[in-house]
Amino acid sequence: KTIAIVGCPFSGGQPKLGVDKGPIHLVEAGLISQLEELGWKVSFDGHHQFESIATEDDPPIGILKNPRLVSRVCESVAQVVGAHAKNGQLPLTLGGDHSLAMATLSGTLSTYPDACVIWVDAHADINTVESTDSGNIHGMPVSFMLGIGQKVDEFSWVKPLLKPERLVYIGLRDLDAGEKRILKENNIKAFSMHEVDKYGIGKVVEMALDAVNPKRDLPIHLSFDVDALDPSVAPSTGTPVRGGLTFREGHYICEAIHETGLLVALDLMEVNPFLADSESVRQTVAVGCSLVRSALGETLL
Ligand SMILES: N[C@@H](CC/C=C/[B-](O)(O)O)C(=O)O
Ligand SMILES: [Mn+2]
Ligand SMILES: [Mn+2]
Ligand SMILES: [Mn+2]
Repeated sequence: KTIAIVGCPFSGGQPKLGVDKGPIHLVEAGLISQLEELGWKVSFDGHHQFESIATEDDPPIGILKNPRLVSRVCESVAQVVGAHAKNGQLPLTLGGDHSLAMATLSGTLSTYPDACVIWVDAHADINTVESTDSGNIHGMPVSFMLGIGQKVDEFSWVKPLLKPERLVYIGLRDLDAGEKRILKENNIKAFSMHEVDKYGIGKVVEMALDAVNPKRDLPIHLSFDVDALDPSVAPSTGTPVRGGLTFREGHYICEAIHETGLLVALDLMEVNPFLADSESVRQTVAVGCSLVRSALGETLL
């Protein structure tokens, strides 16, 4: 099978400069040859250029920031991811901020309507137009994909392709009040850091899969926000939250998902190489590459 790398230098879903450089650093760290060494064919036709997406006038809609930019970029990336998936390739989307998940999930779910989504993150990214406090759209992609909350014309292209029973979270520890309510109201399965502590990561991954993929017969889309990891492990990211996953816990999730043989799409999001000293940036990029390798078949033995 071929991996199609979708490099998305995009930062419009959040305010910090630098996350658009994440994909460049991940590729420059040698990710492509690392994947080829694992036996994959890798197709990469250069990072996407979003400058052409004119947004001369993009005032907030309500408090949503850069709404037209985020919408247009995600709509174009959704086509790309969808095309790769339809071609039988495995789209590997390198972010870029997590608003891009509107694109990746749209692309995957349009090809694999029964796919389940494993969302590894400190945050739920499920704020609606009504519940967001920041207006940063990287905190909202899941609500758009579920089709919940007040509709925004600009995002009318986003189809509610994700069903709550096909979504599960691992690593949550920083939710807004509105998000806690939304998770409960929609009966969405979530394994926070409390459950990771209580049961251990092995049991948590098993329970997460049991929740959304009980017969292990559904395709899996893994959306991994590096801020799920403890900041000591992945420091160079825009919204770090202490008390996160260890290096091994993060890798175990990826290894276990690879073992299912069901992975059809992978996102590695929120690496921001501008936010730390060069050693911390190098460390964060290296962890990103390592997680991707683990999700795509690298084993310890
Ligand atoms: N919940 C906060 C934080 C959002 C974090 C997004 B991230 O998971 O993509 O880092 C917000 O809505 O602004
Ligand atoms: Mn973020
Ligand atoms: Mn996220
Ligand atoms: Mn996050």
